[in-house]
Amino acid sequence: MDYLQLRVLPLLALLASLIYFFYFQDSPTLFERSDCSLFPYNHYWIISKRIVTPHGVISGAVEVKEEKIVSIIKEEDWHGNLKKGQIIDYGEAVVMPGLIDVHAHLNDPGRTEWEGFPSGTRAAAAGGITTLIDMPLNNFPATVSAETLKLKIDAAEKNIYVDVGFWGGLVPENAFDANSLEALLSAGALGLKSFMCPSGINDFPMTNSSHIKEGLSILAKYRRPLLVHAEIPQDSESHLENGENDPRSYSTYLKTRPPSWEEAAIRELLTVSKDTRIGGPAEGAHLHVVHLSDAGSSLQLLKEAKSNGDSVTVETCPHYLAFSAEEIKDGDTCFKCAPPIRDAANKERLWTALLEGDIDMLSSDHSPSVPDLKLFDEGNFLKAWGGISSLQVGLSFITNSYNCFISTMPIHVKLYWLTSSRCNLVVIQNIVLQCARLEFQRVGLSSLKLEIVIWWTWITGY
Ligand SMILES: NC(=O)N[C@H]1NC(=O)NC1=O
Repeated sequence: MDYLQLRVLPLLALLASLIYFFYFQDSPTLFERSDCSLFPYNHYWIISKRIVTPHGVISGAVEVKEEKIVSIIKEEDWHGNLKKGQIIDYGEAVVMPGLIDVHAHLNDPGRTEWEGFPSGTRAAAAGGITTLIDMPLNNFPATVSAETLKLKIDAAEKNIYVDVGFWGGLVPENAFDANSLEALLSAGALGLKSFMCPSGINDFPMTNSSHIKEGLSILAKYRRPLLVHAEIPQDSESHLENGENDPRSYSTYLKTRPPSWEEAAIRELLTVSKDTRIGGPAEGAHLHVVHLSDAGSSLQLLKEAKSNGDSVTVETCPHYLAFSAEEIKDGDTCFKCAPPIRDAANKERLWTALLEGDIDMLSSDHSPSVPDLKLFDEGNFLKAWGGISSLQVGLSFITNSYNCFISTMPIHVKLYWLTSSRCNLVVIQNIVLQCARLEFQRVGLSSLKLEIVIWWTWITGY
């Protein structure tokens, strides 16, 4: 164990989220750190055997001059070039683009005892995320107007360690108030987020498809996306049979939120997503389904919508790819989230969909709370806070996702310790590219500088 800790923890702390500027243009809606280059050199080379590039994983060097990447060369091509400038050799460490997380709840201002910008953005950096977009709820007041967005911006200023942007909220209160939504978008919200089921937070009520249609028509003008939590409550109680509803059992929770909730929501969404087609009344707007868990009918419906020309994308999260319902122990409410983590067969299908491009990207859906709300003593899945705290570990979830030790280990070890037959750099590379694909170019993320993370993995064989 000592050996493991010595070896693994330094590795797995994802040691360095080293941040360098690749390119930079002004973006009025993102807060950017400009003092993050960690090396005092004007001209240097980062050498590694595992540099993730758009064209594959190479052994080579990244040349940085005046805080910009000016070249990336393969080892066999460097022919003495490296003599000019300082050399920093990272050996077998993975050197790759910083991840973009489009879905995190940092809860600042108003619920900073749950999480705030300083700890949340440090966790992001530790997890290889160099840009995150913060959700409009769990903070108080919720970010549903230009005024409440200003409160968030003020809270973030000088308190962030990675780049941060903000989503605004689409709620019944503002959905039919075009002026209010336009003010929110003009003030810098990168798009809107809404829920088709209770959000878990009273001050962020759910929307129906009329609200969503209204929201899309405003978003079309700004060419920005609507992110939707796609679950519609069905008659879930009927899934709980007598004697089978132990609230400490994960299977009880699973039955309360079946895949039919996701399917019903996506079916309804697709009645309005047609508007986003070229020539449609909401052309320019975009629908993005957050944290898909059901890799069955829900995914199929989204594939069909895409093939029909609807402007739709979908994300899933590392926890849906790393864990399965069968592994979750009684009372271990760390794993409670919505929609729930489903069975192992579903997990396999999610992986396939991600790697084949049917799922467009990963996000963390980082949603921490104070420990009390997780009801660790009681272990009641039906009452505990729904949300997984994962900014700092999502990349590890992914790289360690195929394991059999999950249920027997303490959480801090299980995140890091496991080796994987699945994990190889090809997978990592696909995920990196998908995360960094800038799906959200239309909202200004195209103007981001690109940043590098360097991290160590003990997994070998690639
Ligand atoms: N309010 C909130 O953070 N909800 C998130 N938690 C979760 O598990 N799913 C969500 O959408």
